[in-house]
Amino acid sequence: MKAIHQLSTFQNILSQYPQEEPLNRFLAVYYKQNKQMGSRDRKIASRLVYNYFRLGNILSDLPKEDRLTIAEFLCNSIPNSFLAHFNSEWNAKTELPLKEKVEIIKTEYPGFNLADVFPFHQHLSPEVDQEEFYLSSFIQPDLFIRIKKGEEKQIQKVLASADVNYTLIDQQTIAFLNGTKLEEILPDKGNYEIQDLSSQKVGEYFMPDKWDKWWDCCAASGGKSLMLHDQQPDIKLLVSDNRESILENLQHRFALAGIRGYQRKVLDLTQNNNQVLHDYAFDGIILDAPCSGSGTWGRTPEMIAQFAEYKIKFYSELQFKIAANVIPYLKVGKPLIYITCSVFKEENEEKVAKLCKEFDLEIESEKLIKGYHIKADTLFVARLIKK
Ligand SMILES: C[S@@+](CC[C@H](N)C(=O)[O-])C[C@H]1O[C@@H](n2cnc3c(N)ncnc32)[C@H](O)[C@@H]1O
Repeated sequence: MKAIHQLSTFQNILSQYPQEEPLNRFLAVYYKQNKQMGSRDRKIASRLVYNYFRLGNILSDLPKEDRLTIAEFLCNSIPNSFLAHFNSEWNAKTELPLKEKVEIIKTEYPGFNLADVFPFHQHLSPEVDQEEFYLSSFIQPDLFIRIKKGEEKQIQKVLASADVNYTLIDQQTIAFLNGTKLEEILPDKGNYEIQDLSSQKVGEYFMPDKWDKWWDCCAASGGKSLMLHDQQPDIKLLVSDNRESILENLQHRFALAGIRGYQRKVLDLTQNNNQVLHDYAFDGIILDAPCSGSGTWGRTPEMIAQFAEYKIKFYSELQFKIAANVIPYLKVGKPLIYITCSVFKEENEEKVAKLCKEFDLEIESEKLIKGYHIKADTLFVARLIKK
């Protein structure tokens, strides 16, 4: 009976979900309005809804209940009571490798096409291993932290005495299962940052020198800037974004990390900002561009259904415009670090090729930092040198 009740909660949530809103935000409000749901009910409801969206467009003509059962089979690697109720045979096979589970589903539903999990596959960067990428849609990514330099021993000591599962990736990086309540285990937020593994790897392309002047021009709440500062605390830093509210978050995070001497400006980089910037010349610019976010949809699978193909062109043009407006402030011989969290070639390799064609830039290195096979995001980074 419990499973039937869980199914009806799932259906109720889906019928109320307005689509254009981030799912986590909608669920938080939904649970506030449905106080009768205990923490276990909420956990199961979230699992069902998220797993459902992980199917993308697979077998989109089937009734929702059937699609949910398929999603539960693919997305869980241990049996559960919901699947036991609706398909006990599959429930006994949840531990099988994903590829075998796909074959089992195909025998019952010959119309199952794995590529339908990601409807925009013709836009994928050539580097992406398509089958591996599609299969990764069924797996929730991990939660990663980047430990501030010098705090490694302290954090490992706390973790060793805490009752928590974690994986030490390297000295600076630790992976936790998603949903781990980090704020309870590591309450001192000043000595680490929550930052995806691939996002951390992007930092290897910065290579700042002492006393350099750097500009993080789409800084948001400062994830990349904090990493840059940790690499080279003696740089002069300008951070900007077109959203004032997000720069307030940055200010808060910087204060927690003990960073004070930096400049902050609200700038819309689709506009000419020469009146404000005419005196500036940078030794490095980080352009972590607004993008489709398609390399992070493992964390927000509802985006697969919400995203529209025309937006790829929109982001691609926006990225070009912003790059065109920041390149004049880069010194000759110095790097523009172009970053996206996208898996689309139009935002990545093709964008970088176009920038090099239109401006005096050459590619020193570029890479699609693949995270889909290791429960992390996928990001693109290019280090472009001004000639
Ligand atoms: C991918 S996010 C940056 C993430 C950030 N670097 C980090 O590591 O946390 C892109 C940012 O670009 C900003 N943005 C979008 N359009 C912009 C514009 N026209 N001018 C300046 N910033 C813009 C967005 O507000 C967003 O915060």
